[in-house]
Amino acid sequence: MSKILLKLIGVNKFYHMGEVTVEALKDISLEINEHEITVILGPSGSGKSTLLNMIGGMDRPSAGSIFFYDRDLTRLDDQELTLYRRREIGFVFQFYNLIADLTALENVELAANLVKNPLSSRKVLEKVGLAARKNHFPSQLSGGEQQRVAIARALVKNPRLLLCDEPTGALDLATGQKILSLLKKINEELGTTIIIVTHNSAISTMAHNIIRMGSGKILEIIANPHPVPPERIAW
Ligand SMILES: Nc1ncnc2c1ncn2[C@@H]1O[C@H](COP(=O)(O)OP(=O)(O)OP(=O)(O)O)[C@@H](O)[C@H]1O
Repeated sequence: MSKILLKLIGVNKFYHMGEVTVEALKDISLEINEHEITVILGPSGSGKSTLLNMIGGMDRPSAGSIFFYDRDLTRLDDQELTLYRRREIGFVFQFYNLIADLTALENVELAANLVKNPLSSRKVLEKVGLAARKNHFPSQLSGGEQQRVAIARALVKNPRLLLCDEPTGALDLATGQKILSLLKKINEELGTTIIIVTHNSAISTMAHNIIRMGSGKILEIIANPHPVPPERIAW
């Protein structure tokens, strides 16, 4: 039996915008096991990124609990939450968010410096297939290569949880497939638990678990006993 890495109980998130209150998350309860890939699937505005931000400790819920193993994130103070985010979580975003005047290697080393026992930046760049490009600046790399650097930057901290928000959203099909294959390889070889947020239902077929969201609620949680290899997914 796998251990539960993440457990959300009755999570709500409200945003107050003047007179208007937006209910971005409504009574979200879910569990995610170690070493699995989970896809959170839903249309624009369904609350996917808000949920990812709560899980990643970038924001706090209005109500409910989020357990990372036995630690309730909602009970951590700001400093403890920063350390949680720094040590346990790797983030990958749609638009890479690399620092333009640092090389690929320097971007990865910057993240490595945030933790006590990072992996080797060079080895991680090798793992994502970019050893030969380590001295290039982001502007000298393709979108897919930049996303590889972003993945290396997230991985170098050796996080227990990798959070990916629309990681293929800015890429063409072939490049997107390669990025998903890389995520799958990371899951298999390093055992990293991965959550991918997307509006693209084809991508969900690679996951062990699919959480379908709509209007801030979970509509369905589906276990997928036969994940499809990413190179066979098309959209
Ligand atoms: N910081 C914020 N302040 C106010 N409202 C917000 C904030 N962040 C999100 N929302 C609102 O919460 C709802 C859910 O947004 P969220 O970005 O989580 O959806 P999403 O499913 O990730 O959408 P997309 O796929 O377009 O990124 C939306 O109605 C959005 O406008």
